[in-house]
Amino acid sequence: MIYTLSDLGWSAFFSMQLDVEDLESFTPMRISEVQRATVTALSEKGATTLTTPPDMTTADLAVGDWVLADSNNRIVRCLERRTVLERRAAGTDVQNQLIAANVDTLFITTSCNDDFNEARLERYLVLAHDAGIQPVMVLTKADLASDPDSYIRRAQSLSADMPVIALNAKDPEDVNQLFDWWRKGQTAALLGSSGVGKSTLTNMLAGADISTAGIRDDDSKGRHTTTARSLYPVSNGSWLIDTPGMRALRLHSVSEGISSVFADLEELAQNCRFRDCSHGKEPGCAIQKAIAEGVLDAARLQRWQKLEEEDARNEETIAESRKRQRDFKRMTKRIITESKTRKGR
Ligand SMILES: Nc1nc2c(ncn2[C@@H]2O[C@H](COP(=O)(O)OP(=O)(O)OP(=O)(O)O)[C@@H](O)[C@H]2O)c(=O)[nH]1
Ligand SMILES: [Zn+2]
Repeated sequence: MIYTLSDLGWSAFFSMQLDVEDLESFTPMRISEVQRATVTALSEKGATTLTTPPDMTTADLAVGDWVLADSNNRIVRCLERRTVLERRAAGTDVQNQLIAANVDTLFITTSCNDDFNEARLERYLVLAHDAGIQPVMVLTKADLASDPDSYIRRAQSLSADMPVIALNAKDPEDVNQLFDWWRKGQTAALLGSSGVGKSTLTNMLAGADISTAGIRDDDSKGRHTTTARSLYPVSNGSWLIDTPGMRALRLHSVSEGISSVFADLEELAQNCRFRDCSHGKEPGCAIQKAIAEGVLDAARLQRWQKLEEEDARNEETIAESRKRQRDFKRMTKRIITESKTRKGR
């Protein structure tokens, strides 16, 4: 299948990053799959396998990225991303791991069962807000729940202006509701834990032939785990990225995302008597007052504070790591200077 640049989501944001030489010598391509050593990219030339230059590995690239490729199908550079979804890599490192790039809509996917977890969904929401991506909450397995409305209410309580859609991921008419949330040339990504129905939705939306467990229809976990993440064309001319089920979403520093998801609490806190109120037992705490009046859920305060603490710790780790790098550079410089001075003698 051949796509034009505009089919693939190309826009002025990307063309503005090119100069005359780029236009003459290189081809813009959009990454549809990232493998260990190579990537697959779509362009007006069709699907092409690309290799990375020496100063880049495939870990530096995400599905959805725009790159420039030379005539040997080698990547010249990756274009600046309009949006990016990333998380902290496993381990104590401060490195980020890319999830997807240039995404317009994030379908935060969970099910109308035990998978529904406010704290985890809020993390996804924070991630979307921090990246400047429109979040839409998709509640699958509504057909199996005795009271799907209760899940809709719980989802809506996380963010009043977020669209919430409860559906049966296996029902084509139900799934059609998702088309309201992204247009031709735009890209949506599905994010959620394993077994919530991301592959099922991808199959329905993109007609993609990705196998799902199928036989464990009745459980809340599902067994099949997606290993590949790809950019799939959707029938209405838009694009869909399926991501592997994630157990834990380790956030990188996302203070803006937290501020945006918990804007109501930040606003309330402005009215606390003490500027450094911990919203515990202090007199004149506007947040405790709201809880006492029943307009705020105490659990939401706890989740906010937990995310704030985690974010502060992340910032600290990043600052420490930067300092270590700086110290190391200084030390290297000193040793080089000293050795030069010695030789000079
Ligand atoms: N009845 C019903 N079954 C569903 C629904 N959504 C998903 N399923 C079933 O749940 C199981 C898991 O769905 P998948 O689509 O494989 O889940 P996934 O999110 O892709 O899982 P990973 O690939 O592990 O990330 C499959 O057996 C699906 O048929 C739904 O809305 N209703
Ligand atoms: Zn307070």
